[in-house]
Amino acid sequence: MLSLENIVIYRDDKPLLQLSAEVAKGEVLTVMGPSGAGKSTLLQAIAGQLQAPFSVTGQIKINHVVINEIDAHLRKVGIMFQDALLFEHMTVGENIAFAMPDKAYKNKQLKHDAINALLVAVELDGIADRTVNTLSGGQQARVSLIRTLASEPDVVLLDEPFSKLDVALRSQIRSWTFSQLKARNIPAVLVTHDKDDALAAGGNVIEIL
Ligand SMILES: Nc1ncnc2c1ncn2[C@@H]1O[C@H](COP(=O)(O)OP(=O)(O)OP(=O)(O)O)[C@@H](O)[C@H]1O
Repeated sequence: MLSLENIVIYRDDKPLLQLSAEVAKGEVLTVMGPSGAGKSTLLQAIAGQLQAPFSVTGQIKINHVVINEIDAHLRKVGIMFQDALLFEHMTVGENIAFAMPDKAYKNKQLKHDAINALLVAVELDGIADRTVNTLSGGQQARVSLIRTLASEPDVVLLDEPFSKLDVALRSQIRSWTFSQLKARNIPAVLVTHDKDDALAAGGNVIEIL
């Protein structure tokens, strides 16, 4: 579970955004609001990547543990952006392996099997050895999704992850994403301008003014 308790994001010591919310395992909280409202900055605060001139007060808890002071790389927070941000010249398998926790698999074969299982889950089996820059946009979006899942996150943050996809692909990738999060019981926060994204996410929606 992700708890955001009395969160206030400040820019240059002036309040920019305030909110409190709880996101249960497998649920998606959608955050909407005008451009510049501080939505991406909120995600950075959860991920531990907030930088000056921004700061945050209130408590961010994952599974009841306050994580405000925990380093970003120890937070187990996975992030998906509108750009897939994959390593273009590495293979799909290498991209996914890179995200996996170091000690998660005893040997190469088990790791290989785990990568294949993730690819099968999004109907991409057989492409582990392809270089990322040979994939279509929709395939890259799916690899980006499973790379995030491969890191075995406690929380997933989605910052407009579908906005660059064309309409048909958008609804498909969206349903992949939400069904995978639900199947794995991962709480998620989605930032979007798109009401259809919010509807598909199926959880609570917070409108920032
Ligand atoms: N390094 C910075 N220094 C000062 N202001 C910044 C900095 N980075 C971003 N901002 C501003 O802080 C505000 C919040 O930015 P943020 O990206 O969180 O907004 P957002 O709600 O996600 O907007 P959008 O919907 O357009 O993505 C914006 O007005 C932005 O221009």
